[in-house]
Amino acid sequence: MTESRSKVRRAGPLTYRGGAIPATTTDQRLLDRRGPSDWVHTDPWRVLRIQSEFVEGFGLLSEVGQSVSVFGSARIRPGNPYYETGELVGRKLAQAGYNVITGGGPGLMEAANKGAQEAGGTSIGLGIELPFEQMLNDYVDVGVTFRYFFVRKTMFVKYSQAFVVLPGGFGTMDELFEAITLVQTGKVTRFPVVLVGSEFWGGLCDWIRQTLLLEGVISPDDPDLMHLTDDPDQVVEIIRKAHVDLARREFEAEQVEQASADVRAAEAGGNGT
Ligand SMILES: CC(C)=CCNc1ncnc2c1ncn2[C@@H]1O[C@H](COP(=O)(O)O)[C@@H](O)[C@H]1O
Repeated sequence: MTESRSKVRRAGPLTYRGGAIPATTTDQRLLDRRGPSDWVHTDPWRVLRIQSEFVEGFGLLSEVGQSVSVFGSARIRPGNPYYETGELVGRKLAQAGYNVITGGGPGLMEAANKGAQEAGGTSIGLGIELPFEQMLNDYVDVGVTFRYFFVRKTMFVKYSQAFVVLPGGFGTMDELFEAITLVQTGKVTRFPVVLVGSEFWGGLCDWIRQTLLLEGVISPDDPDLMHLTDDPDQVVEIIRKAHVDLARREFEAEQVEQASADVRAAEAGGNGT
């Protein structure tokens, strides 16, 4: 065998020998290469970026405990009574042992983060890149800023066990109706949705009953998917009760499952004798 034929190059799991050995190493091709950069604006590359947002979000949030997402207007400022309500809701949730997750922005998001932080709870902000410069509010203890709206929305649903919806505009409506649709279609099953502010939300709730229900575009039980209250203590109470009910239903379902497994096992044993 000639000397050049006997040369071997291993590149990760690959083996090259003789004339098949590439002229450059993988690192050289990665680090030395200068070429057109348009590939960073292609959809396949974006898919990797989207994946990395899921990885960052899941990594950050998968170890936080029981959490409640609080939504509400980016525009309602301190001094407005709804801001105080937002703070109180954040505080009560934290005192009840829930982490508070918001969109990390100003207004009522800030209010809920402030209440949670000042009560010693974990205050989380899931920010979004917007066309104008914006930082996470000062009351976010744990934060991540997303490029993609839909990735961020998955995080709210996946890592909280309830939604609280303070007064707000289109963004808040979007978050409210996404949650309700997920509950209505059975995509999530553990999810109380609590509206705060009967004066603000009353008209919407009436319209849901008087128009959507009467026109038959929702089911008779659907309006009850949302709870409405003005009282931050009741917000916590509604969420707690829903979680206790859910745990009881899950326990009962497990018991039924176990009982029928026992019956099947007994029948199988009986058949064998
Ligand atoms: C001053 C201003 C418009 C800032 C926007 N900055 C924002 N930062 C983070 N989340 C936001 C922002 N705007 C809207 N959202 C999302 O949409 C909801 C508020 O929208 P809106 O203000 O109700 O319609 C929030 O719950 C939040 O999740």
